[in-house]
Amino acid sequence: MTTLHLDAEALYLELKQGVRPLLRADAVLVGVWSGGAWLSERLQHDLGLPGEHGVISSALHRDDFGSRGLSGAADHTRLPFEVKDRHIVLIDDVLFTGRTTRAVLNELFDFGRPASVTLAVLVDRGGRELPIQPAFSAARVTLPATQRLRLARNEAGRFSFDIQTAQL
Ligand SMILES: O=P(O)(O)OC[C@H]1O[C@H](OP(=O)(O)OP(=O)(O)O)[C@H](O)[C@@H]1O
Repeated sequence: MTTLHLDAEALYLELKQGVRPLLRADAVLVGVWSGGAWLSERLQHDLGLPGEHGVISSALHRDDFGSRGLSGAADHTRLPFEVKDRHIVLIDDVLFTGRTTRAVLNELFDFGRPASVTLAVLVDRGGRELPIQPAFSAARVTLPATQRLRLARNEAGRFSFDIQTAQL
């Protein structure tokens, strides 16, 4: 495992600025498990938002069980507010094919029909396989498809990136 030369803490600060204008009155943050949930937790605090942020999991609606397997696919969804008619700001660490976002949207709509859903991400790495685009991304990078980019968080809550290269 190597560390990608991307400053996750600096990008987090950009994300915080980018999310501000997306927050209409009564909008709620929903972080995609797991990296997006960490980001949402910190954004909720740093932006001084009232109430609790939500966490949403793609586990129950993924289209790639065949390659990822079902084992350990715990459902971490926790939405402690009414979804119906709310403006939802989805937060994720990395946007790649868009398949996680698609699965998460299905999960979200199981809880109600939101007024709107907006997506903000720390890193957009391109490679989309679905027509999904973020309203804000703090960085855009190009990586080989064999590399997996993930957000990491240390015990002090500070962010960094891990990049793993798949063994061919
Ligand atoms: O656009 P996609 O191709 O779906 O990829 C993006 C997703 O991949 C990563 O999650 P991952 O599946 O690695 O799980 P994790 O967040 O638990 O590490 C990332 O956190 C996004 O949720």
